[in-house]
Amino acid sequence: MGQPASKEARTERARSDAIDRTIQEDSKRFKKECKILLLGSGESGKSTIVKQMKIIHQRGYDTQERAVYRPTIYKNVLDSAATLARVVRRVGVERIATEGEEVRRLVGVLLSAFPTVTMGPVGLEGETDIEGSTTSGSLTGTLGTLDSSGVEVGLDPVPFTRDGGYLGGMPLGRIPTTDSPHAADVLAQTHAVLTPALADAIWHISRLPVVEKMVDDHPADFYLMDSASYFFNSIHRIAAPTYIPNEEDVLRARAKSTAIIETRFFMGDLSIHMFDVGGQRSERKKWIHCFESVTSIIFCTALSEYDQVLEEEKRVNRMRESLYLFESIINSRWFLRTSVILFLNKIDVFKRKLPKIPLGRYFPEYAGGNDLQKAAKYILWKFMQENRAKLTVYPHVTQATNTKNIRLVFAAVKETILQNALKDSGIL
Ligand SMILES: Nc1nc2c(ncn2[C@@H]2O[C@H](COP(=O)(O)OP(=O)(O)OP(=O)(O)O)[C@@H](O)[C@H]2O)c(=O)[nH]1
Ligand SMILES: [Mg+2]
Repeated sequence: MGQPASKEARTERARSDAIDRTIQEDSKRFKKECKILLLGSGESGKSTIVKQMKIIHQRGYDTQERAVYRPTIYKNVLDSAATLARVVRRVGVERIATEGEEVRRLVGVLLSAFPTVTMGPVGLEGETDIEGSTTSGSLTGTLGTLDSSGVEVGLDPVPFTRDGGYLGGMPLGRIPTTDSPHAADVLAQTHAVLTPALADAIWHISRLPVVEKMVDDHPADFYLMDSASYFFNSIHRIAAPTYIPNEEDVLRARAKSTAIIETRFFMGDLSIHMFDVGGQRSERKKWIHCFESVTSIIFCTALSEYDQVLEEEKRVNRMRESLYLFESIINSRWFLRTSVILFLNKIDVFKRKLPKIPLGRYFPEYAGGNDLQKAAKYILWKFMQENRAKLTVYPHVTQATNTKNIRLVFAAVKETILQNALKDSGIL
């Protein structure tokens, strides 16, 4: 039993308790601030995840924000239609014309919209000079040269827009500067116009089995973006003069990221700072600028890219590049205390592709046939083989364009982040 405390001692104790409480609150708040990096090679779905965060954890997209994506979608459609024209030429007009007079007429419409398909009207793959391509096989090849030049770090992509105005009779709305080039640049490269007649031709020709087969059999020669069939299916709606993209169109729109974009939002009471980077080789030299104090990495890879080649280096298989990139991230000294979440993305495309294009053709050691589970497990195993640092990896099979799926996956991601924060603070 001690002596009853003096008045001064009691006041002192109360002050000290108050300070302790403040420190505790502060450290709690600090623990709840999470820095998440979205990493992965080009077109793996990183920016699509950020769009989902806006839909799930912010206000979503209002009409004006959706209108911003119109030029990007228009360019996506015309790029894909230009590839379609090349496919038709490779198959042979006469061979396609055996389908009937109407098909012959539609082929005429398509080919006259894309008369010379050497150097873009819209930046054709394999025929343009690919910026920033480097040799494969080295760390420089996967991560780029890590230096401090030319880095832009911005906040949420949508608020950073320029005025679009009207161009060529098409109401453009505001143009995102980071997620797509400026509309004037987009349209300056685009000679073709999406008339109702062209839309009709694209709709019919893209459905011809002989055309589909040519694309499937020559993935290195004909690149069709994953959203091409979605946009082709919606072509009449997109070609309408009053077209405003809907939420799914926004999620399907493709523009390669060329800056690091930070997005802030709350996930429950976790304050999230999410960084989206450009995944192509020329972009990777910028990554190091956001490697400090990372709570979690979400590494995105596309399950469906096993038969594809890099846009920036045609000789390199996309999945092998992704494995190599994962290896250099997971074994990096930067991330010894970081939780690594692996998104095996584009499960929908993978599911459609697997029966048509055997995984074993590109990864001969795989012997599981077209069983979806076995194939996805094999790819996960390939990624785990790279994990020499033996970090805990939390894998998820995802479809980044599907809001319901991403909502579910992020409920689990939130748990992972919380558990790791508790472990880190010694509570677990
Ligand atoms: N079908 C389908 N398409 C997807 C999925 N995830 C992303 N995409 C599409 O794939 C394209 C590329 O996605 P992005 O999110 O731009 O890829 P990224 O990783 O940000 O690419 P970079 O910015 O070049 O690094 C877009 O057209 C997306 O709509 C998916 O799970 N399924
Ligand atoms: Mg991106």
